[in-house]
Order: sequence, then structure tokens, then C-alpha cells
Amino acid sequence: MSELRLVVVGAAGRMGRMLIKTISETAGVRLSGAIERSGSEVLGQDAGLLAGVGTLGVPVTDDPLAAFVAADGVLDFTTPAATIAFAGLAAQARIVHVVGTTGLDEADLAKLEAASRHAVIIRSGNMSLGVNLLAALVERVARTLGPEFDIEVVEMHHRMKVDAPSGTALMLGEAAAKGRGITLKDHADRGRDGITGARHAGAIGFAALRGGTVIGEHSVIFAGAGERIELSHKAEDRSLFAHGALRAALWGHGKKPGLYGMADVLGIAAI
Ligand SMILES: NC(=O)C1=CN([C@@H]2O[C@H](COP(=O)(O)OP(=O)(O)OC[C@H]3O[C@@H](n4cnc5c(N)ncnc54)[C@H](OP(=O)(O)O)[C@@H]3O)[C@@H](O)[C@H]2O)C=CC1
Ligand SMILES: O=C(O)C1=N[C@H](C(=O)O)C[C@H](O)C1
Repeated sequence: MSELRLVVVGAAGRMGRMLIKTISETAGVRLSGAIERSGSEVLGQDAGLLAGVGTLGVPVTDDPLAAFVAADGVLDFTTPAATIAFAGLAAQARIVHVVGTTGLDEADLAKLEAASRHAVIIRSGNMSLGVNLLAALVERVARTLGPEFDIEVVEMHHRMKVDAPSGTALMLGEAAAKGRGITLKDHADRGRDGITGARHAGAIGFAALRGGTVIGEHSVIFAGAGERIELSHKAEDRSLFAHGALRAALWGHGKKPGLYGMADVLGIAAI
């Protein structure tokens, strides 16, 4: 089988560089394009040099459509606005769109859903095996324990992260809500400050910490009367996410158009 040709958008970002490095080290895939925003100072640079892996012969450009039509998939860890624009172009080029970007709102998600009528889109707030397994465990524990246990999701990330709660925290909150048979939209408590009153019964609470270079740490706490269960995941290296994204692109190649998640890719059934 020929190599899967992949474009990395947001090539100069923390994840962009890690994706370029991981592609260069992985059999069966090859970097065919690298995209940054117009005006970026890295335009024209070799993507391999940018990622610290030596020359790859792929210059960074600001022309996504030209790159997409010559590729099989695009790996997208950018911003919500950029991701929505890339979804339209990926659908036009009929290539697999792997979306790791977080902070998308309901309107953004509706646009992704629309684009997925024409293209394979795989979206997840966290591409690691560990977190997706954790989500399945959280759903199971929430279903088993019932509403007398309060659920709190706590996350910590590096000082440069721009969205809160993290995409992973929201994904874990969704898993807890599903286990409990409620909607997260109606039960999320996303920020407490001042005289908040007692905890709302049935709420799923979120707390977001930011500082230093923390890659990503998440805990789901089930707090009952006199006992507490905590399920946690700690990411130690961004390559976890990059490997997950490559796995998603390989899995998605040749699939029917639709919006998929990492649970589909990893084959993690409900536990
Ligand atoms: N799902 C998962 O497993 C993971 C998801 N993420 C998510 O991925 C996203 C990116 O994270 P991270 O790499 O740390 O962030 P960075 O800010 O380091 O990288 C984002 C990159 O995208 C570029 N970009 C923004 N808009 C455009 C555009 N229109 N065209 C081309 N490039 C663009 C930025 O350029 P510029 O700086 O010039 O704006 C930047 O280089 C976040 O939403 C984060 O939460 C991160 C890790 C894992
Ligand atoms: O911005 C990050 O860095 C990360 N973002 C994702 C999220 O919002 O959950 C995944 C990971 O935790 C790193």
C-alpha cells in the first residue's frame, strides 16, 4: 500500500511541530504539506527544519486548498475559526480531516457536522488511548454510583492554553453525564466564585488550573458521603496525541463520510 499523504495545519504550533516530527518517524505516512496562517514568519521554511528533524523538502505555505487536493488527510490542531475554515476545504478536497482543536462552540460543531456529510471527520478533545479509556471508565462509574455521588472534573494545563475547561475535561464531563442519563449542557457548573451557595444537586463541576509547562492532567472525582473515588490521567509527552492523530488518519482513510470519534478509531466499546 502507498504511503498516506498528510498535511499538518498550524505547522509552527506546539502540536504542529510534534505532528511533523511524528510523521517523519512513522512508516506508512508521509508529510505532503505544511500550512501556517498568512503573514506567519515561518512561511517558506522547510517543515522538517521547523520541527527539528532535518530537511523534509516540504515548505510551509499559506495555501491550504492546494495542499489538501494533493493529500489523503489533514491533521488539524489549531483554533476553532481555523478548523471550521479547514473543514470546508477538506470536504471540498474529499480528504480525511482529523480535528484535535478544542474550544469549539455549538455553532462550530454544527458546521463540522455539516462538513461531515462530504468528508470523514474524526474529532476528539484528546487523541490519547489513556484518556479515551478513562472516558469509558467514567461513564461506567457514573452509571454505577448514581446521583448521591457528586462529580467534579479537575484539569491542569500549561500557561499558554487559551480555552477552559479543556476539551478533555468536557469530554469526561459528557461521559459522566451519559452514564448518569442526563445532559451535560443542563448540569455543567463551569465556574464558582464568591457566595455561590451550596452545591447544586446533580451538577457536574469543572475546575481549570493553568501554569508552567504541564502538558495535560485530568481527574474525575466522585465524592460521596464519607468516601471518594478519583480517576486520573496524566499526559507526559505530546507525542501521545500525535500518535493518536496518525492512527485516526490511517483508520479514516477509505471510510464513509461522517463524524467519528477516537472511541471509533480505538474500538473502545462501552465498558
Ligand atoms: N485533541 C488533542 O489530543 C489535543 C488537542 N490540542 C488542542 O490543539 C489546539 C492547538 O494546541 P497547541 O498546538 O498547543 O497551540 P499552538 O498555539 O501552539 O498552535 C496552534 C497553531 O495554529 C496556527 N494557526 C492559527 N490559525 C491558523 C490559520 N488560520 N491557518 C493556519 N494556522 C493557524 C497558530 O499560528 P499563530 O501562532 O500564528 O496564531 C499556531 O501555530 C488547541 O485547541 C489545543 O487545545 C492540543 C493537544 C492535544
Ligand atoms: O491545549 C493543550 O495543550 C491540550 N489540549 C487538549 C484539551 O483541551 O483537552 C488535550 C490535552 O489535554 C492538551
